[in-house]
Amino acid sequence: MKALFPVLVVGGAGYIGSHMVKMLVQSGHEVIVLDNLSTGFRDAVHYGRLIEGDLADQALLDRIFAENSIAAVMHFAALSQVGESMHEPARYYRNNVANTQNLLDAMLRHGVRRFIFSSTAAIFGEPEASLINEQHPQRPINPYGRGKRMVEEMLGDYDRAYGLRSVCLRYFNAAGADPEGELGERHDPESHLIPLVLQTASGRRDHIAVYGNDYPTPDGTCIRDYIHVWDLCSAHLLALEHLLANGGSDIFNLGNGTGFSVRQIIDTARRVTGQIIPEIVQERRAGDPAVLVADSQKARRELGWQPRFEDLETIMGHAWEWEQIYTSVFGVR
Ligand SMILES: NC(=O)c1ccc[n+]([C@@H]2O[C@H](COP(=O)([O-])OP(=O)(O)OC[C@H]3O[C@@H](n4cnc5c(N)ncnc54)[C@H](O)[C@@H]3O)[C@@H](O)[C@H]2O)c1
Ligand SMILES: O=c1ccn([C@@H]2O[C@H](COP(=O)(O)OP(=O)(O)O[C@H]3O[C@H](CO)[C@H](O)[C@H](O)[C@H]3O)[C@@H](O)[C@H]2O)c(=O)[nH]1
Repeated sequence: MKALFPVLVVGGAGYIGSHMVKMLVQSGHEVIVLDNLSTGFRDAVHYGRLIEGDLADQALLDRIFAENSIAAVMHFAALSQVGESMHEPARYYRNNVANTQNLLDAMLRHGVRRFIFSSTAAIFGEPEASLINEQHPQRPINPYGRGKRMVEEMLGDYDRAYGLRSVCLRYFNAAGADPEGELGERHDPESHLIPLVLQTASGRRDHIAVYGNDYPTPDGTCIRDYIHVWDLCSAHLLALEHLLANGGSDIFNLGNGTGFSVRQIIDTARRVTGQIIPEIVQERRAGDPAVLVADSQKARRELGWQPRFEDLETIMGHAWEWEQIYTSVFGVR
């Protein structure tokens, strides 16, 4: 089902948002991007119209909603580094919670009542089950996760009181790149494991740090569930269709259901790239749970979500293609 009016993608110049914009446009939707370019890039917005601005700017939000009939809002804008959130919680609560409330309140003022939210596995904290489903207890262990959880609760209240319908998609670790090589992961500074490993393979870094090898896991390093960015986007498209068809508010965990340790990621990168990747074991990073792996059966069952790129070598292969394109096209060293 196609939206009759534009979809507003907040944070559409960022890693996941820029892929989403491409998929929306390819699926026939009109897209407006709002982004303050704090961690995103103007030249990542290949499709749709970019409005440069901040969610803190209520007058700008009013103008955007007044000038455009918006069918739905997809909200990717956030600060998203777990370790940083431990040291700078104020910035995290302001941008991820207060600014999200600004956006929701502007939507209410203009009668826009469909919202798709980028939530996270970080709301769960240390898991009590090997696979984390939607009912798993939520005990976030860092301000980033606590802020995202607050927004989920706010969304429940906004639905009950104001009829604003939302879908919260809790991603595990987004990874990979546009299979066509046009877009990829670009965080500056980069903090995520897979791009850092691949930057080491391409010679941009001299080693990869392993944050802790004394976790209670088989090889002592943290285990995560890496999910292809294009598969995350296809779940958003289904969530949009669900809301356009008058579906009610809902929450889904999105991952592959398979965990890989930091050491397995580095070994896979060595295979995929054929490069020697030096590693140095360092202290644990504050705020990291030992294991996070998703149970995404609900998304498959109820949204009809069918991930296409579940294989880790494919995910890392796409990310490696992007690293090579990026370093040659952008001349990055
Ligand atoms: N990358 C992951 O593995 C992952 C996992 C779980 C959840 N998430 C969530 O997904 C979303 C997108 O993550 P990403 O990796 O693409 O991050 P990103 O930093 O690449 O993208 C975020 C975008 O939002 C913009 N932005 C931030 N604050 C803004 C504001 N106040 N006003 C306007 N624009 C603003 C940034 O400039 C950037 O373009 C985030 O909400 C993140 O918490 C990401
Ligand atoms: O140089 C590095 C970078 C990371 N790691 C380790 O690799 C794993 C993955 O770390 P990332 O930084 O790539 O990802 P996170 O699991 O910390 O966080 C990601 O997933 C979370 C949900 O689980 C949040 O949503 C967050 O936004 C998103 O970036 C962690 O155990 C981390 O300690 C290293 O060993 N060395």
